[in-house]
Amino acid sequence: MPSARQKGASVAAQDAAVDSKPGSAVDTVRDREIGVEQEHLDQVYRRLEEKIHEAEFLMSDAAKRGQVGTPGALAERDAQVFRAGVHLNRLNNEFEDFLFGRIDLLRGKDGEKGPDGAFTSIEPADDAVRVDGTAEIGETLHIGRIGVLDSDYAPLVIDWRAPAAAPFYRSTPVDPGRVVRRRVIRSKGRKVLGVEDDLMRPELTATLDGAELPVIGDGALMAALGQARSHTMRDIVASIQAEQDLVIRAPAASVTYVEGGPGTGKTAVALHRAAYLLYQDRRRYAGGILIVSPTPLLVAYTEGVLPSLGEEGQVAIRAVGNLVDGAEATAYDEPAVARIKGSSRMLKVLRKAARGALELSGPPAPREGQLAFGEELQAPSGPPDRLRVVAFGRRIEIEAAELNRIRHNVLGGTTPVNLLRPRARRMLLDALWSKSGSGGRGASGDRELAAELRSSFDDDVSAEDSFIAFLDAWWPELTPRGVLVAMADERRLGRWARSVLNPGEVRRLARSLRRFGSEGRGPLSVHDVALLDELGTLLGTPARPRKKREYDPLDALTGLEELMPHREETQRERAERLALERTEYAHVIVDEAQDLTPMQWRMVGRRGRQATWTVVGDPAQSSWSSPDEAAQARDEALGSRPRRRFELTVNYRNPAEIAELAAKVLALAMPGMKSPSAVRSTGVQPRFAVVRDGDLASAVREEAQRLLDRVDGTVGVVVAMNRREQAARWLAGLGERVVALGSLEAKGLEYDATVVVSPAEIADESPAGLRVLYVALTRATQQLTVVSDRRDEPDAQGVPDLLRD
Ligand SMILES: Nc1ncnc2c1ncn2[C@@H]1O[C@H](COP(=O)(O)OP(=O)(O)OP(=O)(O)O)[C@@H](O)[C@H]1O
Repeated sequence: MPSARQKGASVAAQDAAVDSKPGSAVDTVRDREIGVEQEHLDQVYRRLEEKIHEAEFLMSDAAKRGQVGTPGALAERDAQVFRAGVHLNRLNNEFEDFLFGRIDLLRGKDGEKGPDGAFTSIEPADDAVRVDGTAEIGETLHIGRIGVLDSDYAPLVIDWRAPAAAPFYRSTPVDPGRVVRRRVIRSKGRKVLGVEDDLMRPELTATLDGAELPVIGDGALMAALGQARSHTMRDIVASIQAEQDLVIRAPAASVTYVEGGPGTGKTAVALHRAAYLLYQDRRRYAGGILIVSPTPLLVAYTEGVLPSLGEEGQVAIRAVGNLVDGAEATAYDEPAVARIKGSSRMLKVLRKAARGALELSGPPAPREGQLAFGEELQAPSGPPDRLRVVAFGRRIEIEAAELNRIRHNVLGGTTPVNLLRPRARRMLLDALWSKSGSGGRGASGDRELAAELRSSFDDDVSAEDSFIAFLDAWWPELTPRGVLVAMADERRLGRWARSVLNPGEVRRLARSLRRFGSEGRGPLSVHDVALLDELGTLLGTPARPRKKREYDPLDALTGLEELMPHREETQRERAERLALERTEYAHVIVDEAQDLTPMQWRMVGRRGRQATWTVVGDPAQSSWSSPDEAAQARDEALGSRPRRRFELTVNYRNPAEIAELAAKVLALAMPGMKSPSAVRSTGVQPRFAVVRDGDLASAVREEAQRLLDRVDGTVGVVVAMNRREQAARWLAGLGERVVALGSLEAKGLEYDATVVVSPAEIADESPAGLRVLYVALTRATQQLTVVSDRRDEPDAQGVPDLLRD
C-alpha cells in the first residue's frame, strides 16, 4: 500500500500544473463542478424536507392511535413514536457537511444491486476499460452522514457506514477496485463550498456522460490536516484512510486490538468505529457502547464527534476516573502512590480491608442510618461486645468470644460482606434460641408446634429495639468510601497489607488516603476510583425493598396487570431507566489502553463481561511504570477471547520536523520501537529557547505569545504536573486560544502549536517520565517550541541534552 504522502503528492503534483493559473480555465471547471454538486445537494435537501414532513405526520398519527387503549395499540404507538422521534432528531440536526463524498465507478462485474441501491460488485467488468485505455463511468455514488433514498428508492446519499461506501475509503491507486475518481465535497449548511479530488486510476481516460472527468484540488486529506485546530476534535469521515477503515469496519468479534504511534488516528478511529457498530447492528448495541478515555479533558475534546456522525444516546464516553457513579476524580496522586494504588497487589489489601472494616464498627449513634466511619476513627469504640435481649420473659446474652466466633463463621467464603447480614442475623437468632432453652419445649414430638414456637421467638427478638440496634452496630452496611477512610489509619492498614506492601508503601498509601478526611468527603484521584469500584464489588449492595407500584383501578377492570406488569413504563422510559442503571455494556472501547493500571483494567473489565471489545493504544506512550503488569491485567480483563490485531502506521498529526525530534526521545524511552511515518512536512523546524536569569515564567509567556502570533488555532503549554497552576498564572491574559497543561493531562489532545517546558523536569517526574515526554512532544500539528532550563543542560543552540543526537 502506498503511503498517504505518496498519494497526496501524486495528486498535488498533477493539480499544481492546472491550479497555478488563478482565474484561468481551472477556476471555471472548479466552479462548474461545485455547481454540479450544489444541484445534487439541493435535490437531497428537497428529499429530506419531504422525509421530515413524513416523520411529523407519523408522530401525530401515532399520538392519535395512543388514545385507543388496547395493549397492542399502545405498544405499536410507543414503537412508532420512538422511531419517528429518532428520525426527526437526526434529520433536524444541522450537519455542517451533510454530504461530503462522491465516488465515480467503473461498471461492475455483475449487474447486482445491494439494499442501498448501489451495485455490489467490487471488481470492474472485464470490458469496463476499452483496449485504448478509455472507459465510461458506470455508477456515481454520493456519500453522507446518513443515507437518503429518493421516492423511487434510488440512492441519493449512501450512509458512510454502508457497504457501498467502503470503496470511498478503501480504494487506493495501487488497489483501486472500481473507483476512478474519489471526490470530497466541502459544504456548510445547504451551500457547497468546494471539492477536492483524488484520482485512483490516473492511467485511464474516463468519461462521464460523454465528457472527460475533471480532477480538482490538492486532495482532501492534506486540506483537512492543514486546518487550524480548535478545542474540540472534528470527525474525519470525509478522509478516513484505508488502514483506518479496516479497523473501523472490522467485524465486532471478540477483541479488536489496535496499536499505533502518536497521531495515527487511534482516537478518531475508535469514535468512528462506535458509530459504525451502531449502524451495523443497532439492536445488538442497544445494550450500549462504552468508550473509556484517560482524562475528562479528552472526553470533552472528543464529545462532539459522535453527534456530528449522527449518533447520540447509545454511546457513553467516560473518563476512567468517572466510571463509578457518584465518584469524580479531581485529585492527582504522586507517581509513587499511583504505582501502589494501581497495582494488582491492592486486591489482596482490599479483600482484607473489606472484611476487617466490619470489626471497627461501633454504635451508629450519633447519626441515624449508615455508619459514619469518620466518627468512629476519632473515637474508635469498636463493635459492641455483648448482645442482650429479653425473649419469652427471659434475659438471654451472648458474650464477646461467641460473637467473634459467629462473625468468623459468617465471614467464611467470599460472599460480599454486606450480603452476609441476613446470615449473621440468622446465626445470632440460632445462638439466642439455643441459649434460651426453649428448644426443649417442643421436644414432645409435635414438630409443627416446635416450628411455631421458634418462629414466634424469632419475631419477638427481631422486633426488639436492643436487637435491632445491636445488629446495626455489629454488622452495619459498609460503604466503599468508608472502607477507604478506614484504610487511612497506618497501623490498621499495616495489618491489612501485611506481607503485601512494605512499611514505606503502607505509610505513603495511608498518608494519601487521609486526603478524604474523617468524613470521607475529600477529593478522589483517578486511582482511588478503581479502588472504590473494587470495594463496591467486595462489599456488595444489599437488595433494597422494591417500591410497590400504585394500585390502578383500571387494572382490575381489564386484567392488564397480569398481561403487562410494566404497563406504567413506556418503552422510552424503560430505555432511559436502563441507561441510568447500566453497569454493563454490549461493546467496550478503551482509548489510550496503555495507561490503564491493573486495578483500572479490573474496573473496566467488570463493565464488559459479556461484551465485544475494541482496545486502542500505544505502549510507547504509557505513563504506567510497569507495562508488563498492566498487560497481564488487560489479558485477565479480556479473558481468553480471541484477538484481531491491527496496526496504524501513518502519523497524521505531526509534521515530519516535529516527528523527527520526538523520535529521539522514543529511542531513549523504548529502544527499537518504530515511529509512525509523518504524512506531511511544513518546513518549520522546532524552536529551542533557553531560560535567562532563571525567569521561567517570562520565557514561557514570551514563547506562547510568539506562537499565538504564528498560528490561527490553539496553543498548548505542557509543563511538569506540579507546575500546572503556576503555568496557568504565567499565561493569564493571553486569551482563550492558549492553555496550560500538566504532562499527564496532555494525553490524546492536540494543538496547532505547543510549548514543552523543561523536558528534563517532565522526564524526571516518574519512572515512565521519558514516555510522558514523548507524549508531550507529539501534540503539535504545526509548530513546537522547547523551553529549556539549567537542568536541561542546553547546548549553544539551546537544544537540551535529552533531545540531542
Ligand atoms: N484520515 C484522516 N483524515 C483527516 N485527519 C485525520 C485522519 N486521521 C487522523 N487525523 C487527524 O490526526 C490527528 C490525530 O488523530 P488522533 O488524535 O485520533 O490520533 P491518536 O492516534 O489517537 O494520537 P495519540 O496517540 O497521540 O493520542 C487528529 O487531528 C485527527 O483528526
